Amino acid sequence: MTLKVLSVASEAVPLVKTGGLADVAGALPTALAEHGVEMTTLVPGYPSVIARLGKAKAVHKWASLLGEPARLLSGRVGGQPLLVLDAPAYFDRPGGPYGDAKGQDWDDNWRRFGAFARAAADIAGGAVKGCSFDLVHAHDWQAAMTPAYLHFAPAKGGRRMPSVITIHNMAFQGFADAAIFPRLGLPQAAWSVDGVESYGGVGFLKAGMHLADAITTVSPTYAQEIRSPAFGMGLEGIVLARSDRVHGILNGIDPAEWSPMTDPHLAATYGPGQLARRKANKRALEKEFGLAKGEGPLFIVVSRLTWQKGMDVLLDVLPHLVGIGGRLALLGSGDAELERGFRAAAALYPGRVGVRIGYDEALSHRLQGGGDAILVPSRFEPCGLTQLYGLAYGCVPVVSRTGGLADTVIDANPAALAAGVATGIQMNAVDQPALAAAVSRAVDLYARPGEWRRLQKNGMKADFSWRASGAAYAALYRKLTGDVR
Ligand SMILES: Nc1ncnc2c1ncn2[C@@H]1O[C@H](COP(=O)(O)OP(=O)(O)O[C@H]2O[C@H](CO)[C@@H](O)[C@H](O)[C@H]2O)[C@@H](O)[C@H]1O
Repeated sequence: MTLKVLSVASEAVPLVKTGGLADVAGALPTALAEHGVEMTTLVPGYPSVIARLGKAKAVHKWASLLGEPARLLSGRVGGQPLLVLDAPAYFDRPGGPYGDAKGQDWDDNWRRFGAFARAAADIAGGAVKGCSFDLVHAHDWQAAMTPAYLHFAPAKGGRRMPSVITIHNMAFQGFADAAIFPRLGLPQAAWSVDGVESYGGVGFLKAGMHLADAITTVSPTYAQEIRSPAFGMGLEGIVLARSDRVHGILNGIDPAEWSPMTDPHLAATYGPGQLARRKANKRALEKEFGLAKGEGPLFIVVSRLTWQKGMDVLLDVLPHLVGIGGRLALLGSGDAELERGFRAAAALYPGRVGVRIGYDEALSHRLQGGGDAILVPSRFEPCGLTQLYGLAYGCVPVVSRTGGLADTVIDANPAALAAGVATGIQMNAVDQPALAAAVSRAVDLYARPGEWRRLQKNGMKADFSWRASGAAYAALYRKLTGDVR
């Protein structure tokens, strides 16, 4: 029997993307189709989404969704069913999905995403004619109130809709002041540790984790790490208390978007047996970033510039990286101080360090297709996608041993090199000595072309498709709906 799942996400490729959540929410419907799951995605009606949808049918109207009118539009994206919450008071704004053009979060995000979750629960509960679902899958704090609304305002007919919450990043918990509670439209009973209350305020992610039938996160190692305070960030107690319901399911990558054999953004496409063709991409990158040619490897970064991603440590290591013959091409945006730091580094090391501050999807592909090694020195990383893209593109990942980075990269230690299975370089700590040592190891390995090519080929041949993870999500859905095949 086909299972009908409503996936609730605040961003999804190709409609709107600020980070990895969009890649995953965008890829899941296709990944799950072959496992007998029909997934409909619900996203907020940001201007870019409404524009992309074109003329769409309104299938439902709310006179008041937490105080504002809203409509539900129905369409398709990439052949998969799509629902868009058109609520101009909440989503028709300039800037990004969560804040203004300067990156300042909007004060009413609790209300915007409270309304989004309320709508999701209504849809799942059967409020929309012709729409019925077997399960709801909510992503991150922006959708995390959905299980709470389902729990405290159950569907008509008494059937309780099973729900799954996926944590893509525990650092973003959607915490709001207690004063907003009465405005969420939940019964008073929800104001409790067994409801939405969290450390004296309202915890969106906490509520979802407490009330969903299953909690998933995006790698097995991160699923273990969030049991400790350092990674659980205050919510480790719930992870421990509900540990029998916590699952680590690794993200895959979407081959339609990320394959070096077909990537339209690359000057030259290539497969594992055609690594020489990467040279044209590298030359194009050097030109684009104003880098001098060099013997050493061209390191790349595609990242949010934040503490999570260890970008402050990378800044400290740049003199060493340049000193031993490396070069860096960086694409990213984020913390103002880090943006300034990287701009200053580009000025200090002309021809050796090239920096592009901003968000540029096409350039992120060109970097993977032309760089020699991608640096991902994250302090924590639930899964990480850029190292997976690096592996697929023969851009060798240099990563910290945490979360999904630990689960996807095989360190080039002597045993792995001898066995011919290494795919990258891992470091145990995220500090200056550890990253400097990792960069040195990359430079040394790069100087041994046979070994380097082996790393590249191993990575390119590794399977990071959605096959296994799609099956794991489908099995979880079936277990929760009682439809065990
Ligand atoms: N300046 C820029 N220009 C263009 N593209 C850029 C860019 N900066 C980043 N990107 C792209 O955004 C995505 C980032 O995904 P990641 O998984 O690396 O991290 P993120 O922290 O956003 O995701 C969170 O959710 C994902 C999904 O579950 C987890 O893998 C991850 O660990 C978790 O922190 C990649 O597709 C990357 O190429």
